[in-house]
Amino acid sequence: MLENKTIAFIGAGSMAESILGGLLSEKLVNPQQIVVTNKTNDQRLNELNERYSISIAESKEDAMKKADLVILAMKPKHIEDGISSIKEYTTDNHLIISVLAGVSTSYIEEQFGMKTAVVRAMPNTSSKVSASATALCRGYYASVHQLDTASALFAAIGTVSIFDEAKMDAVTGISGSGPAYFYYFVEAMEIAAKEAGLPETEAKELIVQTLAGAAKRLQNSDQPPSALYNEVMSPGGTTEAAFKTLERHSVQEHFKNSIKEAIKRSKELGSATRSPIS
Ligand SMILES: NC(=O)C1=CN([C@@H]2O[C@H](COP(=O)(O)OP(=O)(O)OC[C@H]3O[C@@H](n4cnc5c(N)ncnc54)[C@H](O)[C@@H]3O)[C@@H](O)[C@H]2O)C=CC1
Ligand SMILES: O=C(O)[C@@H]1CCC=N1
Repeated sequence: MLENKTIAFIGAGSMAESILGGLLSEKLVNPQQIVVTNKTNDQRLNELNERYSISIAESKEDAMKKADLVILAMKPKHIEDGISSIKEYTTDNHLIISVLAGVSTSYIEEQFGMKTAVVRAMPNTSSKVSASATALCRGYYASVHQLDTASALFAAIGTVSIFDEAKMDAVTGISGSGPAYFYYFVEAMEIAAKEAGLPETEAKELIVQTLAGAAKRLQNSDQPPSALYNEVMSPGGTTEAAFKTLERHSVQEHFKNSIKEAIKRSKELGSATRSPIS
């Protein structure tokens, strides 16, 4: 589906790199099919060029002329600027895919000021290792075929789920930010391991395999997480000792509330850009 298609990234930060890195390692596209642009920062573009042999656009006009798919990958606060820098080069043939947290398809359509096909995506940085959990929704002018094209792109770098746009802020707080939550817990485990005298490399190996194993169990089991952690917990044993402290400090409650903050923030990022008619 992406054969002979060129993908332009408008914004060359960590999310752009995660996506393009995944697409290239899965060989869904070859480096000549990817062109990147940034606000400034030639050093960053050169770095990506050296790392992945992708093309650096001479200008936004050059990128848009080459592109079939255009991935908006700047921060939400730069969206207005980002779109105004490519608007005049946008045609009916372009499919715009936005990965921006919070920003609605109607806002993007309005900024383009024409019947632009927009797909909103929420991937995560696990794209880089082809293990993203990506959610997609389509804007008013995007066809089912164009949604399929976006699905094909993200399916190469993980799973794809289609949602109503109203759910995208929740998705952002859950799976968009999600990898960071697990990294944070892993960091705590690494610190605890170090303080208990385990060598760093071996501890990391144990922790990462434990995480991967738990993820695999969750994927292969119909049981709720509570059944799985109860299975680990022997009465009067080590896990129970840990859980007593977790419960005493209401860690799960605080964690849940933290995720709600992420969802709220996605809504805020969107309302800062929301169009009066959306
Ligand atoms: N980092 C993550 O885990 C995820 C990020 N996202 C979304 O991806 C977007 C990018 O996030 P990051 O890559 O983390 O940010 P970042 O700050 O690493 O990268 C953003 C890039 O956009 C460039 N940029 C700004 N204005 C521009 C313009 N007018 N034209 C071209 N480039 C421009 C900046 O120079 C920068 O290189 C955000 O909107 C975020 O909500 C979505 C899912 C996950
Ligand atoms: O933190 C953020 O705003 C972005 C969106 C989801 C993950 N990272």
